[in-house]
Amino acid sequence: MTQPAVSIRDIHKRFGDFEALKGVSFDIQRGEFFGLLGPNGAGKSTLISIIAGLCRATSGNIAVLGHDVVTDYRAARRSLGVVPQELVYDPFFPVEDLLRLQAGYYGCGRDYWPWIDELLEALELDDKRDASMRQLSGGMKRRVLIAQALVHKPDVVILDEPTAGVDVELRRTLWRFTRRLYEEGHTIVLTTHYLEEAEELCDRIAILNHGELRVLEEKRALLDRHPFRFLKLRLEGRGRLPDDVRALAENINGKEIELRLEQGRHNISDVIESIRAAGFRVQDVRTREPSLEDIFVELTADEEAPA
Ligand SMILES: Nc1ncnc2c1ncn2[C@@H]1O[C@H](COP(=O)(O)OP(=O)(O)OP(=O)(O)O)[C@@H](O)[C@H]1O
Repeated sequence: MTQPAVSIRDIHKRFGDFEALKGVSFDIQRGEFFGLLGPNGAGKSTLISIIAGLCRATSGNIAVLGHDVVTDYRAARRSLGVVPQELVYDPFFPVEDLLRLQAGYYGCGRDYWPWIDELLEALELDDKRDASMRQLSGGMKRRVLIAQALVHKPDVVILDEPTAGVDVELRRTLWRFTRRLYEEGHTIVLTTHYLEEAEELCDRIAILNHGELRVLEEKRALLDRHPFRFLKLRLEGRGRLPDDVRALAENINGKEIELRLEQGRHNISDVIESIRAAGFRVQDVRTREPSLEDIFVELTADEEAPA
C-alpha cells in the first residue's frame, strides 16, 4: 500500500476535564481532495493544530508522509502547509520579503523564488509585492497568508475555513489555485462550513462530531447512500392537508410545501393522490436529491447546523 499523506491513529485530546478528541483514527491518502467537516466545536481545529505540531495530543500518533509530527517534527512540518483561519502577521514587512523569509525558515532558498513569483501571480498579489502588510486590505492580507503557507511548496495543504468571510473574487481565486495544486498532485485537506464547497470539491468526506469520527466515505457514496429525496409541490385549494402528508413536511410555506420522502416507504404518486383526495389541485411538482448539507444535518442532528 502506498504511504498515506496523513495518518491519524487513536488521537485523544483533553483540555482539563473536557475531551475534545475521543480516539480519532483515519488516513488521508496522497493526492486526494479531502473534506474535514463537523459542527462548531466538533474538534476539527484541534485536530489540525495537532497535525501541524502546534498542539500536542494527549495520546495517539499522527504522521505526515510517514514523519511523526512529534518525534520527526521538522520533516513533518516541511511536508505540510496550513492556511490558518485567523489573520496573524507582522505589519511592517513587505510582502515579497515576508514570503522569502518564510521560505528560508523551511530551508528553501533562492531556487524557491520563482515559485514565490508564481504564488504572487496566482493569488493576484503581483502589484503588492513591495507593500507592507498594514497597507493591505483584509482580503489582500488573507491572500498573503495563503501564499505564506505555501512558500515551501508542501505536498500536503490544509485549508482551515479558508473562505470564511472572504469576498466572491477571492473565493474564486482561491479555488482556482487550490484546484491547480490538486491537479499537480498535492493532497488537499479542507475544512469548511460551506457544504456546497465540500460537495463540489472533495473526493472523500470525514465528519467529526463531539470529538468522534462519525463518517468517512467517498462523497458520491455518501450522497447516494441516503435514501431520501425532497418533493416540492405548489398547491391550489383550501382545506387541511391529510395527516400522513403533514407528517412528511419539512416546510409548509403558504401553498408551497416540501416533503421528505424515504425510498421504499413513501411513493410520490401515493402522496400526490392523497393530497388530491383532500381537495387540492397540484400545480407544480419538483423533486430534489439530498445535498451534502441535508445529510450533514441528519448525521449531526443533535448539534446545531453549520453557520
Ligand atoms: N485551548 C482550549 N482549552 C479548552 N478547550 C478548548 C481549547 N481549544 C478547544 N477547546 C474546546 O474543544 C472543542 C473543540 O474545539 P475546536 O476548535 O477543535 O472545534 P471545531 O470543530 O474546530 O469548531 P469550529 O467549527 O467552531 O472551528 C470545543 O468545545 C472547544 O471549546
